Amino acid sequence: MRKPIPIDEAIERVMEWCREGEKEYVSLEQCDGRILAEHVEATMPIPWFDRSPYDGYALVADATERASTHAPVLLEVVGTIGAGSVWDGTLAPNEAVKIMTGAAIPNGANAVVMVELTKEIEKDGKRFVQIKRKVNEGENISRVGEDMKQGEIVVEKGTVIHPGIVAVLATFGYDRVPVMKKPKVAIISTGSELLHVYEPLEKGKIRNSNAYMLQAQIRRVGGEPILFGKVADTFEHTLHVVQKALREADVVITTGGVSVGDFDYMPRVYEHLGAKLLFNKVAMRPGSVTSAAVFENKMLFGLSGNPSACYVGFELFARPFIKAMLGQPKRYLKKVQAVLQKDFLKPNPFTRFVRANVSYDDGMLHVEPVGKDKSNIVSSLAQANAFIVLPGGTRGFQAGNRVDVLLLHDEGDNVWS
Ligand SMILES: Nc1nc2c(c(=O)[nH]1)N[C@H]1C(S)=C(S)[C@@H](COP(=O)(O)OP(=O)(O)OC[C@H]3O[C@@H](n4cnc5c(N)ncnc54)[C@H](O)[C@@H]3O)O[C@H]1N2
Ligand code: MOO
Ligand SMILES: [Mg+2]
Repeated sequence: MRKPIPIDEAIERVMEWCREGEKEYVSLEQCDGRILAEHVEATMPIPWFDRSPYDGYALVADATERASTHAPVLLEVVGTIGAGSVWDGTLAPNEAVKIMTGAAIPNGANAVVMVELTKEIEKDGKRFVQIKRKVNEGENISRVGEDMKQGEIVVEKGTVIHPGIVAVLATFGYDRVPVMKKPKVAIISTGSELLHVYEPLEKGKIRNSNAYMLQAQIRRVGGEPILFGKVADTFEHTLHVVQKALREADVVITTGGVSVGDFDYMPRVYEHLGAKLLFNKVAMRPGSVTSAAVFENKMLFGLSGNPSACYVGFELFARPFIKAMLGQPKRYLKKVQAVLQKDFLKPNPFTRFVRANVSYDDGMLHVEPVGKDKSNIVSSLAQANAFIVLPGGTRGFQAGNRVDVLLLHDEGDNVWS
């Protein structure tokens, strides 16, 4: 008889063995979606020179002190600069430089007036700009360091690099970006019934869906999946492939063969290896047979063969482990509360994860179970965007109850507002 342990404790037992991985460098073009391996510190202030945020005229503010509609001030336009150009002189109080958005503020100038508030006129072959109101010192200048101050930590290590971070990296001249190496995660599918997806069907056999599902789950959390194929339900074959995977990967995930059937060999494989068993039963459904063991500091996750139990086992245990190897502080699925839309009357001796659909209506999160809820069902995995979490030891839940929900992926919305 196996003794089920609570989910929290199982997660704790797994996470104790986690070590942060190494870093590597990738090009700026290839870094999005990877995990930052170092803080991004502002190595210089941004902007690093005072610049104009508008198309207009750079001037000395004092010169406009008395400007009004009735008595406009005329300043001589001594130059024109676009972004990227620099005006070399030093501006005198009776002068202005026509300046475009992004150009460096000329020496001597301390304000910019927008072009819409001015009128340019020509007199005696010279250009003048007419200004009808007082411009304050510092007005319309993007100051050095306004965006980022030198020495400031702009993005923390462990953050997933998204497009905004790519912009910051480019701003500081990172052509190579330090990212966490992707942990190599082996996938071994056990089961004599399994066929490759391209093989013709035979009576009693099924296609191996878990391997590809896990491959996608591993990629989604930032790991590098390595498929070790399928192994027939024999002890020798299973042991051989597990040993090979342990040599080549950082983490090994097996599916199937962890329960109490005559051909469930994973428990014997752990025993033969002398691996330290962390647990072989968790008080949850699906996935109660989920097991974990450690061999030479490498984690072996023994996930159930049943597709939805396999999916849940990965998200609860392998996901945070891989994310922690990647140095990510946000390791777990996001948990929110939502209002149940339909009765779910089954009692829950173990904590139950119900495949569900969550939606945002009228300022509230609503959730309803989706598809069939048995452990061996694949279709509801395709339909679900969340799991409802019903704690162990509770009776049924009714429509209107508030329930915890784990979000599986962000899908955006079908309308703008
Ligand atoms: N007497 C008992 N029988 C079972 C128990 C139990 O407590 N006592 N637990 C049941 C539960 S719950 C689960 S979950 C399964 C777990 O079994 P295993 O993890 O040992 O997995 P298998 O027996 O190898 O396979 C289970 C099921 O999943 C299918 N499968 C396996 N691999 C794949 C794959 N790669 N792709 C798609 N489908 C796969 C397999 O054909 C089986 O139908 O045990 C129950 N039994
Ligand atoms: O391990 Mo099974 O999926 O609990 O149903
Ligand atoms: Mg079995």
